[in-house]
Amino acid sequence: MIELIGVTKSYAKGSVKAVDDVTLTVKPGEIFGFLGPNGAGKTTTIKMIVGLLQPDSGSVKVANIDVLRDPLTAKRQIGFVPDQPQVYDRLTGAEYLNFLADVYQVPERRRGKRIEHLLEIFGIKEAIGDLVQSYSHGMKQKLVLTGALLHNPPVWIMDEPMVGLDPRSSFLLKDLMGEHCCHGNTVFFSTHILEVAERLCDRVAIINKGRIIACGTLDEINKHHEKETLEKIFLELTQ
Ligand SMILES: Nc1ncnc2c1ncn2[C@@H]1O[C@H](COP(=O)(O)OP(=O)(O)OP(=O)(O)O)[C@@H](O)[C@H]1O
Repeated sequence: MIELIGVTKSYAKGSVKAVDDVTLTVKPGEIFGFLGPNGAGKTTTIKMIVGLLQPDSGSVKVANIDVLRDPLTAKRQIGFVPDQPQVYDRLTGAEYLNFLADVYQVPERRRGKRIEHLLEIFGIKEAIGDLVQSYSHGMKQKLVLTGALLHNPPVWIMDEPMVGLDPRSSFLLKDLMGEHCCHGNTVFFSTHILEVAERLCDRVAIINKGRIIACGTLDEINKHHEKETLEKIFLELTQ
């Protein structure tokens, strides 16, 4: 469902190599955790998957669609949650969600039910008529999550989605992720919370200095490194 082949990206006229020859495949039905220390290249990789940044070389496919050649069709398959919830402050929550539903061409008769369902899950239904500028960080994150998922995309790509969520919302999101993948869809998310990755993910990749240094199921990674927790493996590999 997600395929990266030899993807490379540099910043500052080539002086900072953020992502270096990354090849990854994420299969249908998988929850895939993308791990790495600060500055490892996670956000840059994610931005290339969702078509916000162009790789210097390599190819990116989502649901078999080339993100560079056919970005609009590829983006329809994706629900993207960035690391910072950026919402138009002077819209109400409802206006923001309707705007996104228009962008994703969700028919009016279908959007109401879907939006209501997600708002109920995240517990922000009462605030939906208020201006976004009055929302807390967590409420903005929940609104962004609702906006990213309202067109029911098969591929969820999330950059640190649990940041700012209270334990209950975080639990509900993890539940939603599991349910989504049970139906043959895909979730790809970055996190610094290794316990979450350990419990939730079918497979993980660890990126360090732009390069993938481990990838597989936790059992596969454990076999190579013979440590009892992902945290210990992570610390050993990225020190
Ligand atoms: N616009 C930019 N210009 C120059 N360098 C950049 C730019 N954006 C990112 N970088 C550099 O690219 C590298 C990878 O950054 P990236 O944001 O992808 O890492 P990350 O793994 O998401 O980090 P974090 O966990 O801190 O969010 C870092 O060295 C970062 O400083």
